[in-house]
Amino acid sequence: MDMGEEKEVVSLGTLSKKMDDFAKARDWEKYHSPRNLLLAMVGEVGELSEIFQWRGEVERGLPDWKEEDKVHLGEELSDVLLYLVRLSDVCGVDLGKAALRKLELNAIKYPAPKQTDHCAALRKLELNAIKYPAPKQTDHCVGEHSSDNTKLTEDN
Ligand SMILES: Nc1ccn([C@H]2C[C@H](O)[C@@H](COP(=O)(O)OP(=O)(O)OP(=O)(O)O)O2)c(=O)n1
Repeated sequence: MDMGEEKEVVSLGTLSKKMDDFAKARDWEKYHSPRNLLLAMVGEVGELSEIFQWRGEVERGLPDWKEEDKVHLGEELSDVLLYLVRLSDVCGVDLGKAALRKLELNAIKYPAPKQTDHCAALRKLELNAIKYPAPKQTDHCVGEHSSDNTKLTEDN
């Protein structure tokens, strides 16, 4: 890399905003429903798959591919990403946050080999706590002053 050349960092938020601007400018928000976006994304996954179809296994880095094929690959990968980002946005899911949480879950579920077996129970507890978080309790939820008049006892 050239010393003066800065590698551009593109955030999911930037892509999400640009997709929103793109849809608004064309009055296409009405078409960008969750279901439509999901189907559009799956269609693009199909187009992405076509690039690899019948080639057999390919080497990492795609050293034998023509430049134009790599450009085409970048376009199809982008279509999938853009629809995924847009789908997350219209569903109200913070994709970056959700992906980081999922990475944490994956690391607990599939620990690196150096961890010993006696960590297994602890790992399982951590996994469960992330997967099934306790509901947030406020003072007025508990006891006699509960809004639905349910008095909580030790038995509950
Ligand atoms: N209603 C639409 C249609 C398109 N796009 C955007 C998101 C994708 O990045 C790209 C998809 O465009 P096309 O449907 O034209 O698909 P391709 O670019 O893959 O063209 P083709 O299917 O002809 O190869 O355009 C969008 O946001 N909303």
